[in-house]
Amino acid sequence: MNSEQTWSAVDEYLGDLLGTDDAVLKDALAASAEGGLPEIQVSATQGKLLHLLARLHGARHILELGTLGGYSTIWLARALPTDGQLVTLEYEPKHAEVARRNFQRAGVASLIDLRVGAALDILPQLEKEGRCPFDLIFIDADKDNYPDYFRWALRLSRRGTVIIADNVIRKGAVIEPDHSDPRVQGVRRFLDLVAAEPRVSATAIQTVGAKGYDGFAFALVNADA
Ligand SMILES: C[S@@+](CC[C@H](N)C(=O)[O-])C[C@H]1O[C@@H](n2cnc3c(N)ncnc32)[C@H](O)[C@@H]1O
Ligand SMILES: [Mg+2]
Repeated sequence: MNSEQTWSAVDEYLGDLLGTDDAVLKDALAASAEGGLPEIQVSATQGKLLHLLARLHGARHILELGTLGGYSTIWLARALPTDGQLVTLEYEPKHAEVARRNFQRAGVASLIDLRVGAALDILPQLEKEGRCPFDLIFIDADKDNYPDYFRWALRLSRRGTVIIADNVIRKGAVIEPDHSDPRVQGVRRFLDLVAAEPRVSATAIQTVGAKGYDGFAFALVNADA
């Protein structure tokens, strides 16, 4: 087995052993695949990690940027108390439509406010509506805009908010300053902003698994933003 095959096999072993992915989540993935959505959601073990982090944090108000078919959204929504709320933003109406059906089937629709449009257009609306602060913010939309998403995440945060950003390692390309991919440049500028931001304490973790080689960044907001 090559490394990628081993990482996937270990993820499958862990998923089966720890029962991370249940029938409802598997159905959501199947519906997303049938709907023709790209298979770029978090893995089952990563979804469970997000879920556990939200529970550890006691999150009641969650914001997600990048819904796709709602796989990570369902993991996060399951961490909420019955009066909790998750706002998730998705640009593609087709993705949003599949996600809405997945939320209904998963029994979490009442907890989720799915907004369709460009995140940078919707984020100011959330601020105007007083939907903030959020307790946990998961950034997983277009990587080119990660720097702006981080600026907005800070605006919509309070002391103690956790900001998590996915796909910040990009198979190691993140260390190449002149990389031609705007997504790599986006995560590099995002990490520079995080590093220079005195209001957060942050780290980033490399991951391997069913989704290949990538990683998450975590930032805890220490001071009122
Ligand atoms: C990696 S996928 C999200 C995966 C999902 N969080 C999961 O793990 O199950 C990224 C999503 O962001 C959406 N997206 C891209 N640009 C966006 C934008 N400007 N505003 C909001 N969503 C956007 C894409 O259409 C896609 O569905
Ligand atoms: Mg991702």
